[in-house]
Amino acid sequence: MTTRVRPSSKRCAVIGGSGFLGRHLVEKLADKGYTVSVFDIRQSYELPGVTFYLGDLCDKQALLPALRDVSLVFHCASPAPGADDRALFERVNISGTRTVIQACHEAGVQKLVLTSSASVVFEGTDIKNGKEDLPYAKKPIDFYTLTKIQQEKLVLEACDKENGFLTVAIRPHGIFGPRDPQLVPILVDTARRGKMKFIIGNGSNLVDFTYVENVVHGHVLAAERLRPESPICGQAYHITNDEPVFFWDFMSQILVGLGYNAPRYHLPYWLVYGIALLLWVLTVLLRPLVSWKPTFTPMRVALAGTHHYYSCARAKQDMGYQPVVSLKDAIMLTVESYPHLRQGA
Ligand SMILES: NC(=O)C1=CN([C@@H]2O[C@H](COP(=O)(O)OP(=O)(O)OC[C@H]3O[C@@H](n4cnc5c(N)ncnc54)[C@H](O)[C@@H]3O)[C@@H](O)[C@H]2O)C=CC1
Ligand SMILES: CC(C)=CCC[C@@H](C)[C@H]1CC[C@H]2C3=C(CC[C@]12C)[C@@]1(C)CCC(=O)C[C@@H]1CC3
Repeated sequence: MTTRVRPSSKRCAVIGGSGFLGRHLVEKLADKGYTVSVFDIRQSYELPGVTFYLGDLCDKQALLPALRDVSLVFHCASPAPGADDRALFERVNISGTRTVIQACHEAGVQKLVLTSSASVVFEGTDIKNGKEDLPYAKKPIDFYTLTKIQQEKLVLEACDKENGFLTVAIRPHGIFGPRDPQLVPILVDTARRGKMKFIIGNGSNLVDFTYVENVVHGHVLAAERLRPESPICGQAYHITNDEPVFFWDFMSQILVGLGYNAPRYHLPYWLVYGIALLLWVLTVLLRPLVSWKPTFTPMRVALAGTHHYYSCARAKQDMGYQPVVSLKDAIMLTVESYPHLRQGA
């Protein structure tokens, strides 16, 4: 007779735990007394009580040892949004997520928390205080978003109370904070190359930027509230700072905090978008000959020039979510964490 060990509720796995959000999540879970297994294609740090398993999440046999005796899995792995590689996004975000779900079933995992994205409803046009019932984007702005939509659907459809497998999706937007490899580094690089002088549009577009600790808090609450009787089973939740901010004010505060000039001159949105689109088409057509990546991609221009902020009322109501760090403190903590990116450093 084989006896199956009941997984401990304080044992969890974080797929993508070496990444920016993943590592902050792992640190919080370890702090809260969880034993954590990290599964990732790379190991970027060490932490007591955390075991690393290296492998590709598309490989079920590699994944299974990381899920052994684990009751709760966080899936926050994805190729970087700027990758522009449809096959990679489809392999990792769609078939890889199917593999994650199968591996969870085989390992007896009871709860799966997915890091989705608020962008699953964004088509490049204004969203003001968007709720979770907005339809998925019919024309997603890039392959990243296209595959995040499929990924979220797979995870939510896998929720099966009768068989004891509960799922939930967290949709953050514009995550920032210490060690983020994207937002601040790209911004500073653009400023250092003298390209951060212009405001796209009139500068009055409101956007959500969400401090990483608030995103982590949303994930932990979702995991702890995920029970068969809970309304959160099989649902998606926006997690934001609940303080939409003018996109260009936010960028200016980070830039000025690090000693760079804030952008000052306005350019019409449609002009910049048109140029970005033209450059993108040219880079695609000339790809075999030229390997040049434009800074202002159509996706970035759309994100920089439209309103896109989301309501987190549902997360407040169903899981008692409240941001734990204000935007003002978050910007200060973030600026302080990048001394090496200061002007003149
Ligand atoms: N950064 C942001 O503003 C936002 C991020 N998200 C989502 O949050 C999650 C985490 O994002 P970040 O921490 O910013 O990204 P990140 O790039 O820092 O972390 C992703 C991690 O996934 C790992 N990974 C990628 N492919 C893998 C594979 N095939 N097998 C195993 N591991 C793999 C990477 O090595 C990396 O450590 C992603 O799902 C992303 O879609 C959602 C909304 C906004
Ligand atoms: C105009 C310019 C050069 C801005 C620099 C900052 C950008 C790199 C960020 C501004 C909004 C960010 C954002 C994302 C990535 C980084 C930005 C484009 C995401 C696409 C990351 C993944 C998601 O799921 C959605 C994010 C929306 C906001």
